Amino acid sequence: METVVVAIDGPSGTGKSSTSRAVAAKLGLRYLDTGAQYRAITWWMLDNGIDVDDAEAVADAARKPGIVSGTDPSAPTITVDGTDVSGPIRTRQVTSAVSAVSAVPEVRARMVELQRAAAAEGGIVVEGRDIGTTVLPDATVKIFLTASPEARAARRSGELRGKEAVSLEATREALVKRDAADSGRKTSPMAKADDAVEVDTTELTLEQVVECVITLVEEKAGQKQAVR
Ligand SMILES: Nc1ncnc2c1ncn2[C@@H]1O[C@H](COP(=O)(O)OP(=O)(O)O)[C@@H](O)[C@H]1O
Ligand SMILES: Nc1ccn([C@H]2C[C@H](O)[C@@H](COP(=O)(O)OP(=O)(O)O)O2)c(=O)n1
Repeated sequence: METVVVAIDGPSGTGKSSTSRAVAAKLGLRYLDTGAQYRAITWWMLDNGIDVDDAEAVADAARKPGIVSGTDPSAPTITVDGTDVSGPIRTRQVTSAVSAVSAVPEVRARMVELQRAAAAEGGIVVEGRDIGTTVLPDATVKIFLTASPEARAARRSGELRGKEAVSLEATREALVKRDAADSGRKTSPMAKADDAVEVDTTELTLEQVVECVITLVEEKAGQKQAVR
């Protein structure tokens, strides 16, 4: 298991973060949330008054913030220039701006460097949108999680309840809009890799999804050992 690399991709609300963290914790692997990295650079752009719709301005600033991810699945962290941004990166402002920032090739090049460096030694679960296709095409196991937009919106509004008054319909619309932007962009769009296993989580509990992914990882890790 020390060298295993697990890539988990899929749209928002399919269970990538919860599944990845649980799988990493159970298998003794590290965990990297690449969405948090794109959120962190987006937070920095907004905080520094950069117009996120000005791709040139975003590209020029892409190498300025220092982004560091802690990979312990029981307590993942994310800092920008030493400041903990785990709270601010989840605001609605960041969520609305993140697709525009993450579509800029210079931003992606920078994030992919960080992601490959983190995964270089193996022993990690990496979640995102393009991990199996672009970032880590040689990953040991690739999973693409899906779920109906209704199930995803219900899960997300469950999280938001009490924090922000957002209707289920508005949440669903925002998710569908972000899916379209993330899978329609030119550079490394969200996509299922040809060799990824698709798991539809609509009717599954989180425990069932975790079990399913662990089984797939153990099968693949076992096969690799047998070949050696
Ligand atoms: N299979 C599932 N069934 C029901 N709720 C789930 C399931 N998987 C995840 N959740 C819940 O849905 C929400 C979104 O999950 P998360 O892991 O953040 O998804 P993603 O990282 O894909 O956006 C969380 O509140 C999580 O607890
Ligand atoms: N590998 C990745 C991961 C995330 N992104 C972008 C696109 C996503 O809409 C945002 C935010 O991702 P995140 O996983 O935090 O989103 P959710 O928590 O699933 O709502 O980042 C990306 O372009 N590539």
